[in-house]
Amino acid sequence: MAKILVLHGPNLNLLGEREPGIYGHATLDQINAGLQARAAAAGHELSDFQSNAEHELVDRVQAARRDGTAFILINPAAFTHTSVALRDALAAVALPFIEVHLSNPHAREPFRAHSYFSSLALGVVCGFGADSYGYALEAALKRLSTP
Ligand SMILES: O=C(O)[C@@H]1C=C(O)[C@@H](O)[C@H](O)C1
Repeated sequence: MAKILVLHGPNLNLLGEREPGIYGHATLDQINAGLQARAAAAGHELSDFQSNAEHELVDRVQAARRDGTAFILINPAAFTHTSVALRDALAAVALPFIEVHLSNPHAREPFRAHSYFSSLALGVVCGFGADSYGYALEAALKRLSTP
């Protein structure tokens, strides 16, 4: 059994009502519930955390260093394009992580094309709506089951 942490950045608490043409209609609770069920079916423990505050996400990443977390899925949301601090926290804890986005940032405004996280991530899943999280979880589960 491994502990998987899913982190959601700012404004993702509004999913379901926030620009559904871009981010879809699934709520964050629905996304988290689906991930929880899939992880449990694979015998793993999944926890999730969302914050609109950069420092809270940094603190949660730092806490993962001591709480047995084996893998992180993170959608940094707008912090994708701005947060050296959150990137540094991930580098500091040195846990494997996959960067997730509901939309395809490369097909949107130019400022969204840069991510502070992608070069540090095992991989990036973007553009598949809520399924982006599910695909990223499958990749994590495969990595966790590979000796
Ligand atoms: O598609 C997403 O999940 C990301 C979510 C956000 O809130 C944006 O700021 C990012 O640019 C894209």
